[in-house]
Amino acid sequence: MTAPATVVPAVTSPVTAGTAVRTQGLTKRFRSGQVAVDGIDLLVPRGAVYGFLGPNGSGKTTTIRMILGLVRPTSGQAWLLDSPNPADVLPRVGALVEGPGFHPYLTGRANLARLDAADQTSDARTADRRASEALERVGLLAAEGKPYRQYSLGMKQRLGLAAALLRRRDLLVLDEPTNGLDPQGTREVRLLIRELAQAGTTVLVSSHLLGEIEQVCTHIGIMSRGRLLLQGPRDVIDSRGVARVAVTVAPGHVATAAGVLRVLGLDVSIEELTLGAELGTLAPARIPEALVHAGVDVTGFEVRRPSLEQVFVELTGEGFDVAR
Ligand SMILES: Nc1ncnc2c1ncn2[C@@H]1O[C@H](COP(=O)(O)OP(=O)(O)OP(=O)(O)O)[C@@H](O)[C@H]1O
Repeated sequence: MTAPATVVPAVTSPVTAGTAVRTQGLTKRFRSGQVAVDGIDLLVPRGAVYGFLGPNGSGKTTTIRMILGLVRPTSGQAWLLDSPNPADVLPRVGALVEGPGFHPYLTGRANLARLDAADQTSDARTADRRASEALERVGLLAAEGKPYRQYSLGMKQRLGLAAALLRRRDLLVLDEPTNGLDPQGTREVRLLIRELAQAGTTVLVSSHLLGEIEQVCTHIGIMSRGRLLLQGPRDVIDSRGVARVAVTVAPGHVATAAGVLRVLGLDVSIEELTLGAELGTLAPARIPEALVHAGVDVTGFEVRRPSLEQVFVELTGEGFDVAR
């Protein structure tokens, strides 16, 4: 197993302006003795779409609850919009967390109206319009009149999103927003996240399904067993795994090509007309250059970067499934 690593160095300085979420040594040990979150240093820059990824049970929800001030950390500290006290900035933060307080017998719209009225900073005169806009954005207008208890899981999830969207926020924290949604609903959530980010809202979104969210993220943090294994801008994470090169050559050119690749220091495997190797630190462009120079007829050339899931497996030696 490879040792856990962090792309962005551990936070050592105190609060820096311009971060949406920042934690230092954030830890939660439950009464059962389980350490659900183990000293994590999260860094969500303003303007980012931060994908907080990890298998079920890896500690994402507990982290989010601590950040929002819903659960007290055992140790460590969290800053939300640069404030050490979440309550001070919560009106600027929209959150979709497990089990939002919806009333089962009220309709979707009435639930939103109730939440909106409880927000002391909202203007009662425009409440109806706000609710309509939020319901429309999450595609729930058609079901707005149904009581909450008759909602499907996907509808409940959409209503939770609508509640987070009732007003413009500086930060949206979405815990597993695609839970219970069908592929179309999942696509809509991705689109919504993209739109919100373009409008200047920072988004922290958690998911145990790597592929669902990773496409819209500018930054990624990967949790495993309560630890933040990897964190950083998307391109840095993407370039982390071991890249492989695959070269296909014309019949009769395999032996020469293999010789060229070995001279370049690559450990070559051959399958019919295709030669494969781990790229290491070699610049990919050197390969076709050297092959052509040696008179090899190259018919295909491809550099394959591992998926985020493969990076996770390489780091942990485990699959991306339930942690414990
Ligand atoms: N109140 C609690 N008391 C004891 N253990 C808890 C409590 N809440 C969570 N845990 C445990 O802490 C660990 C982390 O749980 P958490 O819900 O934070 O993970 P997660 O990454 O959000 O998972 P999921 O994707 O399933 O929501 C799990 O092993 C869970 O069983």
